[in-house]
Amino acid sequence: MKKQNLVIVGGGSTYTIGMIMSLIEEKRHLPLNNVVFYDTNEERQSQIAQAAEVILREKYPELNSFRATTNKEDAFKDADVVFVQIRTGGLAMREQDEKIPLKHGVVGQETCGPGGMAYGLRSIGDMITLINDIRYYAPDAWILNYTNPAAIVAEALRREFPDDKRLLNICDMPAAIMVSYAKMLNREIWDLVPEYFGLNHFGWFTNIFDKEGNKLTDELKQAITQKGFLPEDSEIANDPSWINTFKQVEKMLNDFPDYLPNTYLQYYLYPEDMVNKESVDNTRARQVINGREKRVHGLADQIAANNSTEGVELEVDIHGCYMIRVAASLLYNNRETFIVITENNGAISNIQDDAMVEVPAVLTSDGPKPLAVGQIPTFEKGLMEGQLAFEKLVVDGWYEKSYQKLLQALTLNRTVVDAPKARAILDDLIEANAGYWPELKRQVAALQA
Ligand SMILES: NC(=O)c1ccc[n+]([C@@H]2O[C@H](COP(=O)([O-])OP(=O)(O)OC[C@H]3O[C@@H](n4cnc5c(N)ncnc54)[C@H](O)[C@@H]3O)[C@@H](O)[C@H]2O)c1
Ligand SMILES: O=P(O)(O)OC[C@H]1O[C@H](O[C@H]2[C@H](O)[C@@H](O)[C@@H](O)O[C@@H]2CO)[C@H](O)[C@@H](O)[C@@H]1O
Ligand SMILES: [Mn+2]
Repeated sequence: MKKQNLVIVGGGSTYTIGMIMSLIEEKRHLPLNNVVFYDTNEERQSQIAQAAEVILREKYPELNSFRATTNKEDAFKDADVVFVQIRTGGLAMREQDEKIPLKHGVVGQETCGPGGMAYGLRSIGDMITLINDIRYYAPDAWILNYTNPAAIVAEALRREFPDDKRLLNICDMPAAIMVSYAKMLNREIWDLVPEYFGLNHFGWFTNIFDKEGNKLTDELKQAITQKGFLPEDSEIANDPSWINTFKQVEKMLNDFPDYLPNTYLQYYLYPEDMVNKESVDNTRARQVINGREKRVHGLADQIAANNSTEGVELEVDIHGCYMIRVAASLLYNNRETFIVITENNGAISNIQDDAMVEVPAVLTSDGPKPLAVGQIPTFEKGLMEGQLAFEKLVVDGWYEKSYQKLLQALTLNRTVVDAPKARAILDDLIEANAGYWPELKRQVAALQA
């Protein structure tokens, strides 16, 4: 098996140490020659890189080299595969995305509703620049992007790089949900075969089979409605916010029993409930800053200071393992099936071709080959089309620098609905995102003429 050169963009991410552990765990699926970190923030990256160096030296002795850089040429010139995990504006701006809508009585969430729009409008420009940079130095590398909001980023990248067949957007949420399914069914996650359709953070499992073809859907639904549903992946199993989120699956299944929902549907199906549960002074971003970020930085410092991982609890989670197995299937033409974000082109036959949908696809060296989903029912189609129009309007708004398109997007979104509220939120978000968003044109002149 050819050993690959991997670049992690956003080396300073809170997910990087977990990814390193997953690379070690999964080395027989994706053997590596070298690992390079690239980040625009040298200091943030260096803190993580110092720990990564120790972990890799101890647990991946066969790795040829590891380095961290802020130089694009140095980072990308020999890359076979690039994982992209950047956050424009950092967790501080995530907190604004969550607080501002909440102040208007609307869901404050990183990837859903107005918060998702704000984050998307910050991410698009940086992502386009980054893909151009990677392609300049590494025209044939596989690029796996999981930068959020993945739905909006994927739509922008589809428009910007229509012919790039080695650029794939992915999300770990369906896999994290499947870890819980596997636990309930007494199986291994990799033994489960899902049928799934939707948009990113907006989808449904229609069936779960095992590899022998036995349908496990009814057994699973029954288990969830009888015993409830909990996160089981090590990263989130003990996190109260994720425990509450997973508990909502039982409620969604009771209200809409046809399919097993992605956890993110809670924000669209129960927006009022979600607002009532949130506190503007302790949104998810604040919890992550005080929780995951502190924990990761603490353990990175400990490893670097001791020059050893001894006594440090390092865990493998589904996030890294999923990205790695997806990459391996593309690099080695394993032709395994994973749920990914890809252009619809008929996979869901009653959804427009140019939608970026989330569906199972066979991952080959010639790219993802989406499996046919066929027609979807009216309820899910209606929900999806509203959300898809929101996502497309956000991307239109970015390209056209159009206030009006963003106002339309927010008014359409199920978490907002009311036009005056949409306008008030938009105005606050514009102020908070000065320097990150394009300067918007307001079209007032046309009305006055
Ligand atoms: N799609 C998924 O399912 C999924 C799962 C987990 C995380 N994520 C995403 O991964 C990203 C990282 O999340 P995090 O919480 O660890 O954030 P973080 O802020 O801790 O890490 C992001 C890193 O990217 C760097 N960065 C920012 N802009 C950059 C640029 N233009 N070029 C290079 N580096 C840049 C930052 O300096 C930082 O070190 C986010 O977009 C998050 O939403 C997605
Ligand atoms: O609120 P956060 O920062 O804890 O999570 C936001 C991300 O949530 C999902 O990712 C989960 C993932 O599903 C799970 O396996 C584990 O790795 O934790 C992640 C988050 O902690 C979602 O898919 C991502 O898009 C979000 O960024
Ligand atoms: Mn996701």
